[in-house]
Amino acid sequence: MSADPVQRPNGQHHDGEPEAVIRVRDLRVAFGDKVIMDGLDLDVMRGEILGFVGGSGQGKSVLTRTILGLVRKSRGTIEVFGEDVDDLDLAAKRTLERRFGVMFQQGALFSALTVKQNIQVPMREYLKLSPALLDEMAMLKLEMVGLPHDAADKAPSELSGGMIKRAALARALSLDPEIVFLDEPTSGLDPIGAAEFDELIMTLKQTLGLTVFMVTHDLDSLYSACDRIAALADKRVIAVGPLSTMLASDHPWLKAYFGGERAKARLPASH
Ligand SMILES: Nc1ncnc2c1ncn2[C@@H]1O[C@H](COP(=O)(O)OP(=O)(O)OP(=O)(O)O)[C@@H](O)[C@H]1O
Repeated sequence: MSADPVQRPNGQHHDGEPEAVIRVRDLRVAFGDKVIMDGLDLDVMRGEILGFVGGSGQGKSVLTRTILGLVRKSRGTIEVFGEDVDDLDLAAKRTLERRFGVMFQQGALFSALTVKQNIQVPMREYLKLSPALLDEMAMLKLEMVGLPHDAADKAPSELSGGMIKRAALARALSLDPEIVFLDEPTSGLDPIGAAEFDELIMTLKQTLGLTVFMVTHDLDSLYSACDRIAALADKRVIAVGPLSTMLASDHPWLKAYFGGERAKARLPASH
């Protein structure tokens, strides 16, 4: 891979232009005859929290998995950090994987491992570290996500829903990624837990300069945590921008989603 572009915490490239860390163009993904995405374009900018919305089964998870290289595309380009992923050899792909952190729906922790061991799974795969250093790093990640030290030796089954999410986030952060993918991170949390998790994501974005790609149905997260929102419908991204762009859209799905009583009741006073 070529040298990284100069990183700026405010998402600016060195020439002052915002930098797209993920650039998807004309993407088509199909399973047999079933076309999931066709002609999809999307940019994810460095340092932003991008909320990704769309009706159930529209392809939000498939898009995430396609960007991560887990699903084959039948057309289009995906550039990550300025490089076309099709041009990368195996070694470069592995290097790229280390710059991603992924938190799957429901946390997806290994139930037979402790929290600490879960956090150490990616470290063991990619880094050659002594057991003492592995422990030290896992404890740092625990602190980063606001979990107490005594959570380290617990099994996932001993944790509350909110703690499981935090442990899964700690694992996603284990290799100090530049981009984290979060699949419905606040689903199943009560409103207080969800708001605390959003706060945590915003703090990590500020302190680590993280870029966050967050699939979510949570209106509060969209309103309070996301810098921009991208909406998936009709097999492509139909709108992308701040909340005001979503509210101004004439697309029937967006009108129903953001114009419904539930959405309006939660809308921040400024809109
Ligand atoms: N491996 C696969 N083989 C065949 N079809 C698949 C595969 N993975 C996903 N699909 C189909 O692709 C479509 C999009 O699925 P996806 O999980 O991305 O939806 P989603 O937008 O994330 O939905 P939800 O909000 O309900 O999680 C669905 O119809 C699903 O059945």
